[in-house]
Amino acid sequence: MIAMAQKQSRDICASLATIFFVWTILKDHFPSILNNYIQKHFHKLVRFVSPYIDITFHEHGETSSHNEAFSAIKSYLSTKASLWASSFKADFIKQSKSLILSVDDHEEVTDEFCGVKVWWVLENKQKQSKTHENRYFKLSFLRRHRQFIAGSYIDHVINEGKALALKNRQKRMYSNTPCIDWNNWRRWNSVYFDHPATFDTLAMESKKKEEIMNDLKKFSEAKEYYAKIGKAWKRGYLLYGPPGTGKSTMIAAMANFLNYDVYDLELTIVKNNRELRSLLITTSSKSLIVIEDIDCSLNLTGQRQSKSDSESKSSEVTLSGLLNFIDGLCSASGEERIVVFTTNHVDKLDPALIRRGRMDKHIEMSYCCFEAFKVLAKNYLDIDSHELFAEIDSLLAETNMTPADVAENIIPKSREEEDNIADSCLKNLIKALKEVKPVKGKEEERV
Ligand SMILES: Nc1ncnc2c1ncn2[C@@H]1O[C@H](COP(=O)(O)OP(=O)(O)OP(=O)(O)O)[C@@H](O)[C@H]1O
Ligand SMILES: [Mg+2]
Repeated sequence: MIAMAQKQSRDICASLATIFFVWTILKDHFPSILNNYIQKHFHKLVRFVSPYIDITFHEHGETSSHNEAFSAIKSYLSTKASLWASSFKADFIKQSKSLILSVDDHEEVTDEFCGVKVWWVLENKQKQSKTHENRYFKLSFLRRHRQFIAGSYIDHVINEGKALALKNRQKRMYSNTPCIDWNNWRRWNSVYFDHPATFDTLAMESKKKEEIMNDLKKFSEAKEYYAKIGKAWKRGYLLYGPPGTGKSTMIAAMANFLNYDVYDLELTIVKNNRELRSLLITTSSKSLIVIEDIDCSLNLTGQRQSKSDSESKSSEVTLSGLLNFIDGLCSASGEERIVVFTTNHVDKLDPALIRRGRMDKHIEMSYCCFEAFKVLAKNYLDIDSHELFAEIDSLLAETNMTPADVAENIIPKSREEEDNIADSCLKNLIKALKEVKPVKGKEEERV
């Protein structure tokens, strides 16, 4: 039955094609008014008798802005291209460490969802102005599936495509240092973010790490929750602790864990509140906005305290300005952002800056404990246990050594050590730990 209907519709289409062919030859012999009239009604007739419906998704909207649906469809079809298309483009995406295939122009890709077959093709129409091409995806399907396509299939394609694009996207690290725009204001300058730190390689007690990872995961999945309680979808983290305890490393691990971009905001060179605002509203969703050494950027009274005298004269960012923009960040532009402040001197900070609700999670990054040392030993020496571990355990309990110093001591220094790397590196660390004065409190704690 279906086959018969398909044959009939193919016959109708073939007849229409023949009429159209004859018409193209003869049309020059008709007056232009009649010409337009016939053409308009011919297309109406084709639409009426054709059993297929087409939907187009243009790369650029009316205002030339980028159409998100186009990108999502492109990602979605990249998974189908290798199955159906005979010609496709290949891109190497470093982040996903694999080749991403995308459909080539005019190449048809067939897809099937819940037993319904559809056909996609990427077309490319040169715009009249010829300044840029106008690419679009054309989706064709049988008329009787109209409701299913509009209701479920397109949603499925867009959601899957967005998830894939997110997985394959290359994270970027933005900084406001080198670039100045026509307004003479600083703007973001970016490079690919390729930091290898992960929570696996972060030296920290596993319980604490797990708690942070759970917090981040919960946040990233809480879109509906934030909408329900009427709060902007953002979260503040304050990382504090002595130099070399892994605050910057933790930020990189967070970005890798969440697959977010990083905006490294150097506050001391931001001219004024207006410049700060313009920087913050151009940050994108799914990002970490980082202000390192916040104690060096703003003082308690909210006045600027820049790193150099010349800078302080031209900087007018205030504490209240910063608080306003951090609070209003998500309402101004998009959503899903984590703001991270780091400091070596948490006691110097204005309580208003780090109060709960603004900085929701305070994380102390502390000196190296035995559990953290074991992570470093695994990272640097690839060992899980060693006869010298017991001695290191008791020495770490008596001394304050940062993970950065521990790491420095167990890095193999010369090629000669290669035979017995672990042994000599751990002995190095023991020697260094013995040279560090035991911390009084720690000694008493152990007694
Ligand atoms: N917790 C840690 N886990 C793994 N590596 C660490 C850790 N802490 C420090 N390191 C190592 O020490 C180096 C310096 O650490 P990092 O820059 O993260 O410290 P920091 O707390 O940000 O210091 P500062 O306060 O000076 O900015 C890192 O490159 C990393 O190799
Ligand atoms: Mg740092």
